Amino acid sequence: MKTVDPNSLLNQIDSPADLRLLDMAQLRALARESRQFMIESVSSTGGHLAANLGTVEVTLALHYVFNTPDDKLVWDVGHQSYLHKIITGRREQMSSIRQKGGLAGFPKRDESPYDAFGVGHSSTSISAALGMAIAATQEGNNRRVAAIIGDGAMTAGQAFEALNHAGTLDANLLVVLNDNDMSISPNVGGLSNYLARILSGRTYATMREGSKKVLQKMPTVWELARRAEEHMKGMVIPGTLFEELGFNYIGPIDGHDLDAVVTTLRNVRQLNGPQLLHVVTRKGKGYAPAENNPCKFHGIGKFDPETGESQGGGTPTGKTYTRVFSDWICDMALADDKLVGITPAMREGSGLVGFSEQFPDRYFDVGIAEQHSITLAAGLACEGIRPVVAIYSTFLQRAYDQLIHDVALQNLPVLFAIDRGGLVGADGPTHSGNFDLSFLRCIPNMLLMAPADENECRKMLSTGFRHEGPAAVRYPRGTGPGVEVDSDLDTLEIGKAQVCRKGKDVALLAFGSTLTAALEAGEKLDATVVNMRFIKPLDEACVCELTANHRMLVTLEDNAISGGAGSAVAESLAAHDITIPLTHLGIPDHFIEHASREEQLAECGLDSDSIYHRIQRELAARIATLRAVD
Ligand SMILES: Cc1ncc(C[n+]2csc(CCOP(=O)(O)OP(=O)(O)O)c2C)c(N)n1
Ligand SMILES: CC(=O)[C@@H](O)[C@H](O)COP(=O)(O)O
Ligand SMILES: [Mg+2]
Repeated sequence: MKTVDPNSLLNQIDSPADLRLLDMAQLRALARESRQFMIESVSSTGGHLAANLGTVEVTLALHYVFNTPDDKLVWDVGHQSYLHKIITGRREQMSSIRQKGGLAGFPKRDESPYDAFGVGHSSTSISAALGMAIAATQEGNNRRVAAIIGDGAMTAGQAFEALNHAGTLDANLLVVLNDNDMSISPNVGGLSNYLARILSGRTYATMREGSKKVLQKMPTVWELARRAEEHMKGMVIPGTLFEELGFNYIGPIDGHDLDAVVTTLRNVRQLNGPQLLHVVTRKGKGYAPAENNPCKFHGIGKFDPETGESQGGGTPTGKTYTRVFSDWICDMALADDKLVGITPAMREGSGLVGFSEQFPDRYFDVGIAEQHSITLAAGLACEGIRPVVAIYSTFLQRAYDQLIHDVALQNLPVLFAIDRGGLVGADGPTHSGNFDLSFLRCIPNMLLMAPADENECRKMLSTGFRHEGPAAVRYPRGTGPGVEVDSDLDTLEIGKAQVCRKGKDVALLAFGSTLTAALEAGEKLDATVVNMRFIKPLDEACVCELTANHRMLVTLEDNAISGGAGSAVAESLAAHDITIPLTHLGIPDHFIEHASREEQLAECGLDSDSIYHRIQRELAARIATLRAVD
C-alpha cells in the first residue's frame, strides 16, 4: 500500500479554511488521500474505520460548503469523525487517537472548537443540533447547523422525538441521513426497510443526477398531485415519512459523488426551516477488506493495511466474559426453550452471533432501541417467556425508567447480561460502565451480581436466569483471570459471599473483577480477602462477622465509589450500628479519560500495587484510631 506523500494536499490542510481554497478536482484528490491516510493511521492505532471511510466525501463537502466552526456540525455517535478531526487541525495527532493523553475517538467539545457537541452514544445529534439551531434563531444569528446521522442511529426513539419536534419549528436545521444500510451489523427494522424501498424506487434511478436537481422547499403543484395519486394507490413515496413530519426531504443522492454532494449542500444551505438530506454511502468505501467486511472494520484493533488481517495486541488471547456469556446463552437455550435473547443492535459486541444462528426464532435485534429492548423483555416475561437482555452497561443507562417501571416494579423475571461494566479503555468516558452498580442496587427487587472470574460469571448467569425476578450479572470488557469454565448450568447460593483468604487486621471486600488485584495485595498485606459476589442482596452477615475480628475494612469495586457496592457495605454497617475504619476503593467522582483499561484502573488506584500502598498508608494514618482487636 502506498503511503501518503508528505507533499500531499492533505498535509497542507490545517483547517477547513485551507480546504475551501481548493477546486473540485483538488477536493476529489483530497478524498483519495484522506482514505489512504485513515487506512494507514487506523491500521497502527486501531479504531472505527469503516464508518470513516464511508463518510469521506460527506465530511469534506460539509466543511467545504459550511462555514465551520461558526456553522455547527453535530456528528451522531461520532465514530465517523476522524476525517473531521484530520482537517480541523488534528492530523498530526491521529497517531495518538484513543490512547492515554491523545485524541479522543469521538468529538469532544474541549478538544476543538470544531467539535460542536460531545458524543459517543447514538441518536443525540438531531436533538442537540435543533437546540443549537433554535439558539441561533433566538440570537438573531444566521449560522447553520447540521446533524449527521446514520441509518442505524436513526432507528432510536430519540432521533424520532427530535424529528417530531423539529418538523414543527422554523429553525434552520439540516439533518444529513447517511444511509449505508448498516448499523454495526446489518441494520434492522421497518425504517431500514423503508429506506431500502426509497432506494429501490424510481427516485434512485435519478440519484446520480442529484446534483442537477433544483431544490425547492415548496413542492410544485404537479409534485403535490403526484404524491396524492401515489397515496391513493397505497404506495409509499420517497421521503413521505420525513415530509409528513415537517421536513423538506431531499435525495437520495450518491454520497460518494463529491460534486453532487457539494452542489446539493450549497443549495440546501440556502434553504430555511428543517431539511433532511438523504445520502447513500457504502460502509468501508474504497478499502476492499472493509467494504467486504464492514462489521469487522466497524471497530478494529491494529491490522495489516495491505491485507486487512488483524495484528495481535487488540485481540485478547484468553476467554473474554463476552465469550463466557455467548457459550452460556446457547447452552441454557438448549436446556430451556423459554429463553429468548434480545440485543439493542450489539449482536457482535454482546456475544450473540452464535445464539442468533442457532436460535434465529428466539433472537431479537431490536435496533438501537435500548428502552424498547427492556419493555419488550418485560412483555415477554409477563407471558412466561424468560428473556435475557444482553446490553452494554453504558447503553443500559438509556433505559433506566424501563428497568424500574416495567421490569422491577412488576418483579418480572428478566435477566440483564450487562457487558462492559466498569472501565472500558479506549472508548473513554462516553462508554464507561462505571455507574451500573450504583444505579441498579437502589432498585427494589433487583438481584445484582458481579463475577470475579469466568466460571463464576457462568454460574451467576444461571443463577440470575433461574431467579423469579429481575436479575443482573455485570461483567467487564475483556478477559478474566483465566479460570476454567465448567459446562454445567449450576447456580450459586444467593447472597452468599466467599472468603478466599484469611488474614489479620484488614479485610478486603472485593466486588467483581477487583478480586484478582485484591488477592495479590492481600497476600503482601496478610489481609483477609473476601469475594463478595452479590451487591444485592449483600452478605450482611459476612460483613458484620468481618468487623468482629479485623481492625479495618476496605471495599473494592470497578464502579463509581459514589453509591456503589462500598456504599452498600457502609449502609449495612450503619444499619447494624457498627463503627469501624472503612475505606472505599473504586472509581473517583470524575470522568476517566480514554486510555487502556489497565491504565485507567491504575489511575483509579485499582491495580494491585496501588491497592497495597493505599492500604499501607491508611493503616499508618489510622493507627491511632483503629479499633483494638484482641
Ligand atoms: C445508545 C447507543 N447504543 C448503541 C451504540 C453502539 N453503536 C455505535 S455505532 C452503532 C451503529 C450505528 O450505525 P449508523 O448510525 O448507521 O452508523 P454507521 O456505522 O453505519 O456509519 C452502534 C449500534 C451507541 N453508540 N449508542
Ligand atoms: C461507537 C460504539 O459505540 C461502538 O462501536 C463501541 O465503540 C463498541 O465498543 P466495543 O469495542 O467495546 O464493542
Ligand atoms: Mg449505517
